Amino acid sequence: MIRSQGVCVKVPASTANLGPGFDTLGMALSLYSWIGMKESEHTQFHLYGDQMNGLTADKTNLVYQVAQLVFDEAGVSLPEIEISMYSDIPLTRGLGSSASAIIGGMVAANALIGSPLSKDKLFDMASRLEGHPDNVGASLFGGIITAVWDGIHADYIRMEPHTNLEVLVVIPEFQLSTSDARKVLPDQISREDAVYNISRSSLLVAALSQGRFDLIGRAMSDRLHQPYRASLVPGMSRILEEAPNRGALGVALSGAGPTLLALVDRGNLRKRDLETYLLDTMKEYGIQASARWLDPSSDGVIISENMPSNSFLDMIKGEVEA
Ligand SMILES: Nc1ncnc2c1ncn2[C@@H]1O[C@H](COP(=O)(O)OP(=O)(O)OP(=O)(O)O)[C@@H](O)[C@H]1O
Ligand SMILES: N[C@@H](CCO)C(=O)O
Repeated sequence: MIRSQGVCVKVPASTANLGPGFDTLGMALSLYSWIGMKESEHTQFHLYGDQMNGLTADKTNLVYQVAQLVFDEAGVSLPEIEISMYSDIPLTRGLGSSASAIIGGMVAANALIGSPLSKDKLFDMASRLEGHPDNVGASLFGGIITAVWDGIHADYIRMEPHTNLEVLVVIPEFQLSTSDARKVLPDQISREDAVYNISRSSLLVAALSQGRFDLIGRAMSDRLHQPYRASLVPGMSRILEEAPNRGALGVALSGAGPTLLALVDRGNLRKRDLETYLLDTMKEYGIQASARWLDPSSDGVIISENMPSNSFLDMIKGEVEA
């Protein structure tokens, strides 16, 4: 039942929160990681590309550890595996790199042993590991996910992103870990702020599902996390306030940051001006950043059906950016 030729999966990056939907809303993005996994005599890693710099290449690696969680859950013993990875998703920038590693590792491990666990089971396991379902849900199912995590089970609905929705991300050079960006959040909030976020998050989901681009800007406003995280991302407050006047439908901190994300109507003629405005403003605050135009990814993680005798690099050649 173990696929002796191994498996390869392609998994999208994701953005979480979309402003008010803290720990609830996620959207998959057209930026990807690839993970190959095979049975082996000794555990070994092949890490390719700049985004793998600094990751451990031993059994402490997150992908190895999530694979073992899947094997344990399925009652299979497979302690020694060969893992190959390439990624275009920048690490620790708010684009769901940890979620892509968790989902990629879990789905690859499950496929390697004949897929005994359902996608919904993997979603529960991944949400437990991340602590919230937004990024992992988007990487697993693709599209836009609204999800509720009760500590045991995740309920979710997936929405197909509108075809005219385009995503501009501005990625600062510095890293900001999710755990550091959660430490600045208060334990308690006022009822007024709770109502502020519930109403906007609900409106945002409805606006996204009905293609009501006119409502996205006002719906993406947030009082739960962005005001507290603003001090960690110089220039962010100004950009959140001004970008909607510069051609963005709405703008938000992507996940826990430091990346900023703007939703844009594909036909908008001010797209390049918006990009310049975001980069120039960050520069004014001393932040070097790079801009990427992405699409929402309708696909979540994909398992290669035809893992050939080729090497991992041959498999992903033609798809990767470097
Ligand atoms: N391919 C990978 N293999 C192993 N570990 C990874 C991989 N990708 C990410 N990680 C781990 O996840 C950490 C980053 O997680 P973190 O939650 O801080 O940021 P993020 O997921 O990029 O951003 P966000 O959750 O805000 O979207 C990395 O420092 C590394 O430990
Ligand atoms: N919802 C999470 C996403 C980052 O993992 C947060 O904002 O902390």
